[in-house]
Amino acid sequence: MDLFSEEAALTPIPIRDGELAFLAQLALPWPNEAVLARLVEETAWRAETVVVYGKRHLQPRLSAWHGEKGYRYAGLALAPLPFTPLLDTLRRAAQAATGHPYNSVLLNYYRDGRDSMGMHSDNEPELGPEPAIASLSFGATRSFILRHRRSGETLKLALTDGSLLFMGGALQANWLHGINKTSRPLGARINLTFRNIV
Ligand SMILES: O=C(O)CCC(=O)C(=O)O
Ligand SMILES: [Fe+2]
Repeated sequence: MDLFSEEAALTPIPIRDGELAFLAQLALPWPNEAVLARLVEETAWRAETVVVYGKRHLQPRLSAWHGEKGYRYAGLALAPLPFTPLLDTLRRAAQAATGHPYNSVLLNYYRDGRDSMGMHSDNEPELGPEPAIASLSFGATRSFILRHRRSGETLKLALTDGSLLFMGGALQANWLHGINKTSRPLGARINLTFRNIV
């Protein structure tokens, strides 16, 4: 039996200059809270240091990189860890839902509302000209902000527990995205962005 054959369809989100689609609940063999707990436990979380204007800072979140190839992200050279059975199951679910292959995943752990990710694009050359990225979220709902590079137009999406957001086409070329800090008391959230390094 194919675990993922009954996959609900992704719903396109209308956006210019790129592709976005959303699935409120990705079909998985375990409840979302069990996936979140296992990801917290089983991941070799790292607090990465970044250098901004010559000053060293700890990133306001924890992260981990798993995949077949290394990857440079925000100036960091991340040594990849192998896919675990859990990550491989999540990868296969993301591939079934989006129809794209992924050989790498960046995990980000937002411990509470103070953790965040600055506005950026995932447009590194090794992702190819039109990167396909499947973003899975577990735990607390956070607002995902998109900002058009030229017009400044913004779009805000609530990334809920168990959801999948697909980013494709020219989205990375034309839009920035990020996760703002919030003063609301929030629990933990883990986001996984599955990517294909060519
Ligand atoms: O946490 C999120 O939803 C965004 C993650 C992200 O943009 C990234 O890992 O590049
Ligand atoms: Fe990103």
